[in-house]
Amino acid sequence: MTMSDVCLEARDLQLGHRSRRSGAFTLAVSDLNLQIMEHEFVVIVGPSGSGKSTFLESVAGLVPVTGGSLELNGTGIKGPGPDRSLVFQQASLFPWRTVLNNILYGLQVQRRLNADTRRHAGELLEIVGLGHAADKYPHELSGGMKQRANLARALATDPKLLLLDEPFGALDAQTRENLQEELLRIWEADTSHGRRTALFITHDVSEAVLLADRVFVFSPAPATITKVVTVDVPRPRDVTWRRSAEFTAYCDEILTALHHEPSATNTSARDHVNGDAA
Ligand SMILES: Nc1ncnc2c1ncn2[C@@H]1O[C@H](COP(=O)(O)OP(=O)(O)OP(=O)(O)O)[C@@H](O)[C@H]1O
Repeated sequence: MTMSDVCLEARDLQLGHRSRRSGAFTLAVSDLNLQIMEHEFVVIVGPSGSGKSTFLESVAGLVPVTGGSLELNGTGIKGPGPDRSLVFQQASLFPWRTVLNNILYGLQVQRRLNADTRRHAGELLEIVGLGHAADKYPHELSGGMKQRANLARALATDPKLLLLDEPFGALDAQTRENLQEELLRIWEADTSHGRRTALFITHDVSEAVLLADRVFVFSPAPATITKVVTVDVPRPRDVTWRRSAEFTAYCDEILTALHHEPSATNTSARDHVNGDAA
């Protein structure tokens, strides 16, 4: 592994929010150190209010760094940029634009709309299963369809880093499971420049295990990392894997880390399943 493999690096990172009314500063992230490698799928889990969204928004350039450093490919993050796309829990589609025009929006803003990018946007619509809904408006879509459109919109600008903040958090269990599997399929197949680096936040431990190369467990705020779990399972992953003992062992390991004191270790549940590691 060389330094050129590092996509995102936080060093002693401190983040927080200043109240507009009182001026008081609430610390959300403190002394956070992490590296995310190129082409890696990293999932962050942690208690509610532990600073996960604040961290993701800082990577998106929406929350300023107040201490330490946060670098994307060796350059400090100073604000939003076309190299990053953000998908939120609530689909943030423009209600007055059709699905296709929502997906083209980022390309228009970046002045990159041409025959090629338009064709790619059409392909993405097909990939997320919305080929038939290109001319519909957001109010005509189900929650799951809105999140599919949001995902296609985030991918249309071909970002280097995909940021997802509980994108399936508001969906019913069945739709959620379907979309997790579709995201897995889309991400694993997206190999034109190598798989896209992804940073994904969730409360759902099984979602984390299904998707991640590594899971970072955040402590209660101000967030720091208490455990890193490497999900050492080859890709493409067969989704029936989620019914296996190995999958359950990974979930248990993360749940234990969420509910216990920090151990600051990097482990793989495969070791536990095989019984050759403590
Ligand atoms: N806009 C804001 N203004 C002031 N404080 C904020 C703001 N957004 C978040 N905070 C505070 O920062 C801390 C971290 O919040 P954050 O939303 O990052 O946590 P989270 O881990 O994403 O939570 P959840 O899992 O509930 O979404 C909390 O104490 C929260 O109250």
